[in-house]
Amino acid sequence: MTQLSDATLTALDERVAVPAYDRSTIRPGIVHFGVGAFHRAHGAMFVDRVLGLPGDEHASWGLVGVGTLAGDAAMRDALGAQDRLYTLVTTSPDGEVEARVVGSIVEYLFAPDGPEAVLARVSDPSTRIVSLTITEGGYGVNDATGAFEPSDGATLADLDGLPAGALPQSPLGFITAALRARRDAGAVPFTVMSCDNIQGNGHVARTAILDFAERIDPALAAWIGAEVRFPNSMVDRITPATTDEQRAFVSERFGIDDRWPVLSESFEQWVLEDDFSDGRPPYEQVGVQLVEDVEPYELMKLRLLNASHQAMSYLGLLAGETYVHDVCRDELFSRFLLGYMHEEARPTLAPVPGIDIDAYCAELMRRFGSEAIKDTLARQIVDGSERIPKFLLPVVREQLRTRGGIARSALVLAAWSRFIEGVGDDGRELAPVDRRLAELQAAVAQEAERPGAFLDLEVVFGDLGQDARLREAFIAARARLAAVGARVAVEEVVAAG
Ligand SMILES: NC(=O)c1ccc[n+]([C@@H]2O[C@H](COP(=O)([O-])OP(=O)(O)OC[C@H]3O[C@@H](n4cnc5c(N)ncnc54)[C@H](O)[C@@H]3O)[C@@H](O)[C@H]2O)c1
Ligand SMILES: O=P(O)(O)OC[C@@H](O)[C@@H](O)[C@H](O)[C@H](O)CO
Repeated sequence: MTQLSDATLTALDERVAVPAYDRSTIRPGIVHFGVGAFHRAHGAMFVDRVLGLPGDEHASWGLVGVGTLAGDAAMRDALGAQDRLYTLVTTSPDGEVEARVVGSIVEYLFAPDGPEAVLARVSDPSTRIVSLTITEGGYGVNDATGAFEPSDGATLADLDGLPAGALPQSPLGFITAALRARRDAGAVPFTVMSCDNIQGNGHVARTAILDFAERIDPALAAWIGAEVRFPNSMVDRITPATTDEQRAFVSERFGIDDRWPVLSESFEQWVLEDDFSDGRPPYEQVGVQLVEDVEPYELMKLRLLNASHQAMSYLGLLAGETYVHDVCRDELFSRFLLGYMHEEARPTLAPVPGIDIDAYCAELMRRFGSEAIKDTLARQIVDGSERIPKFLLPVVREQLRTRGGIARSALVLAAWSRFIEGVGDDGRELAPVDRRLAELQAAVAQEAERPGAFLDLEVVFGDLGQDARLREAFIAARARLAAVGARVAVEEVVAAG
């Protein structure tokens, strides 16, 4: 068993690819907030490839990871113990396994340990890109209104504290304070590159940063608006949270003692707008697709992949399932999901350059069905109140506008409301996890008196909840779920075509 470190890279099993560059020569150029499973399987992996390209000119694109939440201390400790290296293991739907050690993270800063160091790093002119995977909730932008309405403590503390000279705590606070330092020094600003699953993630990041800056220094907001670029992107690679079983797999199969490996599917996709304030790595040489307009790709992915995760999860959990692959290999649920994709999501999509949507949907079902990934339904439902509005409601809105079908989406919304009630069809207790759980529970509690009351929750549904056709379909679907359970309710919708 080899403990992962710079010194042991050459001693690793030869099936494991290792950085093809001298890590000691790599200089930081990108700061990334939110080093979780996904960034390590995706963004950091692409930078690893860039650093391995021939020539010395790429050595200034090393990554500095930043964690701002208390829970990120675990990542600090894991990466700190192994020279910020980690193993990425990917598995294809056919079961082909590949492993590589990723070396692109050259520094990791845990903000609560030293916010000065984080601010100094982000403010330094060598930082040319600040990238983000801080989850959909990290931006504080209301889905229904598009307005910046932060509710998390760190962002609110920064809005109060920064004008008085306090050090930042939140990603938005660090970015804004660093941009202020860059402006004051007459330096070029960095690019803010969101890699979260949000439609128009660059626009949302821009709204959040501009509104944040507006509240502390309107002149700074004007400068950011004129000088800083916020490219939109579509990012894709299914990456569940690492389990102990997977740690054991990495050590048994490859002989690597890695505190925190990451295991993902082999599929990878990153479609990115070529819009940067201060240069970028040669992403196009390492598999990233650079485009002028990312929107068609984003809509395809969010409405087919992410919304399908929502569509399968509440119904699957009510029916007693645990894993994505089990639901997707089930003939009935698979027909339901393909029905959702083709009859409800697809009509809302414009043609996507270079992509055959039928083939894309078929490939999605193969990806979802991959047992090796062991993705859980439970992962998809954390903060459903952030995901349903971003992934599924835009489909419903568009289908209502064009008088298209909404039967499957309405059943999913009804299943979500039943899931919030916390009891599965077999009486088993379910465990919804949502930052708005109390509001969701209060809304669903009124259903008995006033069917459709759940849809009145404006912070989630906005004005869509008042649509008569949606209300009727939702109320009927909830009644069927109560009467016959998720599996039979799905069967009825599938049979109705
Ligand atoms: N996992 C995937 O399959 C996948 C695929 C594509 C895109 N994404 C995007 O990446 C995001 C993160 O996914 P992950 O799998 O890495 O999750 P994760 O839980 O492993 O990591 C999330 C990271 O974001 C940070 N974070 C969360 N909320 C924050 C906040 N309010 N302020 C600051 N930091 C915050 C956490 O501290 C952590 O470092 C997703 O929400 C999604 O938008 C994930
Ligand atoms: O990570 P989220 O919260 O945006 O959504 C959950 C999953 O749908 C998501 O992580 C997918 O696995 C991912 O978007 C695949 O690229």
